[in-house]
Amino acid sequence: MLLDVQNIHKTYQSADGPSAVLRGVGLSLAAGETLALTGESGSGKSTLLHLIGGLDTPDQGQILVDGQDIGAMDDNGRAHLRRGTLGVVFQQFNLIPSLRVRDNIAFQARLAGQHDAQWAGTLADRMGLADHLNKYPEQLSGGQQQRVAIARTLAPRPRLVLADEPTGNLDETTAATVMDLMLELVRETNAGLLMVTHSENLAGRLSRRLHLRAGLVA
Ligand SMILES: Nc1ncnc2c1ncn2[C@@H]1O[C@H](COP(=O)(O)OP(=O)(O)OP(=O)(O)O)[C@@H](O)[C@H]1O
Repeated sequence: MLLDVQNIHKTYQSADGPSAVLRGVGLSLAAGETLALTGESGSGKSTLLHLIGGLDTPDQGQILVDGQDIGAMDDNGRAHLRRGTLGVVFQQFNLIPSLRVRDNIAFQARLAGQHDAQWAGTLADRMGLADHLNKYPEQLSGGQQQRVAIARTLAPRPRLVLADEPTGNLDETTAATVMDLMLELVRETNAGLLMVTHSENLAGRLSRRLHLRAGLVA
């Protein structure tokens, strides 16, 4: 199994006392599967995605990515996993302003020691960025910037892509185009995709769907 999440608990401490956000969440995802994670605002979707991405640690439970327990890894191990196996796309594009589009696309693949100029070129073409490779992010529209961010995420050929409302900042038509491209490329590379979304329409286009309610998968 590409991703196996077992019995995850996470409680945040706040001024009002402890708040149990996740209370025994489990899910699994096979290579080539696309899974939508829905739930009301505050239900813990981003929290779960951060835990799976190794950006935070659960209080209890296990997360296995490609059979590796991320809780048993040290910071180096988690950083390595984030660079090589995992790809993350957020609502904010987080492009590097001082780098041209071509170098933004190659950035993570280079960090991971997996830069492949031909694949980077294919991604740029497929994302409709071929005429923009020498531009800087600020010279692009929001939809173009998000396409750069997605190409950058896919450039190291991640096995598992985690996406948090990746088209949430785009207008409906642009969002649909960007999502079509991302789903096509994810399917072609046989990656797994776990995507947080508020959009019913989008959730319906993925192969499976899970709903978080009261700290559990409903
Ligand atoms: N670092 C933190 N410290 C304390 N509480 C937090 C922290 N991060 C999140 N929370 C709380 O945990 C709950 C779940 O937050 P989370 O962002 O995971 O929800 P979400 O389902 O992604 O929401 P949304 O759909 O609005 O993005 C919220 O009540 C939030 O206030």
